[in-house]
Amino acid sequence: MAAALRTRIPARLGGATASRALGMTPDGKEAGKVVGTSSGGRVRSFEEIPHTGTNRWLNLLTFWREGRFRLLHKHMESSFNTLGPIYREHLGLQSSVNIMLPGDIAELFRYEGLNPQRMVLQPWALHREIRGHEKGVFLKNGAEWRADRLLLNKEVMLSAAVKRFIPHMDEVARDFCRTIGSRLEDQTDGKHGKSSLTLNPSPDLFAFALEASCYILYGERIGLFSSTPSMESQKFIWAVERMLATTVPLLYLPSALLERLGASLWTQHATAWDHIFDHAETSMKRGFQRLSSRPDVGEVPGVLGQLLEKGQLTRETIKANMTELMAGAVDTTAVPLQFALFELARNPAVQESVRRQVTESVGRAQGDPHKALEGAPLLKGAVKEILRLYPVGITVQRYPVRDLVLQNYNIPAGTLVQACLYPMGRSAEVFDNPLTFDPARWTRMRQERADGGAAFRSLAFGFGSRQCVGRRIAENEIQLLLMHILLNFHLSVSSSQDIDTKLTLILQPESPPRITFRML
Ligand code: HEM
Repeated sequence: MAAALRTRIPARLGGATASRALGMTPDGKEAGKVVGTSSGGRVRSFEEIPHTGTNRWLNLLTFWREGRFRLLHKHMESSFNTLGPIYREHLGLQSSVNIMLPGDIAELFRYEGLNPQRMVLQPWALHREIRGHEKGVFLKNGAEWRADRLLLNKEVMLSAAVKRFIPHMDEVARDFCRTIGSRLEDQTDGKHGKSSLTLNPSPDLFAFALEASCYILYGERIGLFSSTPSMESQKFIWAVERMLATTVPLLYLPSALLERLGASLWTQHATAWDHIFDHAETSMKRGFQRLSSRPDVGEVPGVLGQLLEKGQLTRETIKANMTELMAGAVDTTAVPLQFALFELARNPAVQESVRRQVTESVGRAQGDPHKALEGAPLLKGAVKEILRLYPVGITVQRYPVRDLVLQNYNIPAGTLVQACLYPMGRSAEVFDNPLTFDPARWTRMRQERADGGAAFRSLAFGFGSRQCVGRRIAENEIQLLLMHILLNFHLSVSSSQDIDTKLTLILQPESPPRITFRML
């Protein structure tokens, strides 16, 4: 079967466009000479890379009919099992070379260039074009991207910024636990003492992520734990989910044509983005008012306030980036938290060892949440484990700026190459006991592995200068909430069976797991 798939295909049907096959970069510049590693022997041509089928439209039809978009992560895993550690995929408008071994991924990143490029999310870009919105860093490229990104890094990535926002996240994480705690108390009767609360924590986790994001980004507490969630918040959460779910099929289809035809898939996508932009507009207006009318000492300016104060970005650019940051912030933290509660609950011994370390660290930190996190490497390991087993984004993409060799195949500059995180995270070739949730493995791996590729095993936030700009926000937010939950509650689940997952641009549980909380 694999041999049958290793047929040569004409260049016009291949993964690279003619210009790419001729060694051109996406900017149309001529590529340099072939560089990279090979395991010896003849370097094979791009066309010889195994593939899943070369008729991109037939492949797309099969995907559509079989509802495979939501299982793309599983499809990738089985394609690697069948075809080996490198293969080509041709799906509608997208063609890519997919890889999964850390050594190959390290090699890819060596060729990402000064202004690395990811796969263009065409439907997002079209929405900005049609509505006349500026693009944020997610959609910009080249020197323009770099200039905005360096300014954003100062407000969300550098350690001074992290120290500024950790206390605010800590405050929201405490509120989350108070809310669950008081619901638990309502259930407790005097006679039987400790009671338990079994629930789907997903709505509370989304509320936590939205509350924390608004506080950090706009400097605003929106009160999701003190009242019933506002329509505005619910609409926002719904809009982000809709936007994510409609993005995946649109990546492979001609969005511009669907827009002209008024296709429902496009209309749903554009409407969802409109809500997200409206939310940003309203939050920004409130932010401007607060900042101009109440310059009190102690007022939280948020990222918005910092960017306005520095005055280096135009208001349109700030709005574009605040919109992208908010759209990127909520699901990406709420969803890994669902997986984390589930894994901690179904692994009681691991839960206990993380709790022990967290309790000791909090004791030493004397009320400083930043220090408390620093003293609990198992908590960090737990988050890495969650993102290894359930990466939010299942691939990281790059267009190498020079030709390179991977697995002895020539990859022309400008080819879309995807580092496939989901299959890598579950591969026995890459991780010992890959399906075991083992937060301590990361400390062990650092101590045991001397090979330079070790670092390329934890790539959930991407790599290098184009890595996730919200990384520090996400890592700290997830760790802080887990820290407070472990300090307050014992977690369990009724069944330790694996949970099914689906892809809606980000990887999610098919249905959110129910967790039992018991007061410690
Ligand atoms: C666990 C949570 C998260 C994960 C796993 C994640 C993952 C990623 C990945 C893989 C990339 C592409 C990186 C690359 O190409 O090298 C990315 C980019 C990005 N993420 Fe995240 N993300 C998370 C949370 C967040 C949050 C909380 C925000 C906003 C506050 C955010 C905003 C963005 C933006 C704006 C980009 C584009 C950056 C650029 O191109 O310069 N992400 N993220």
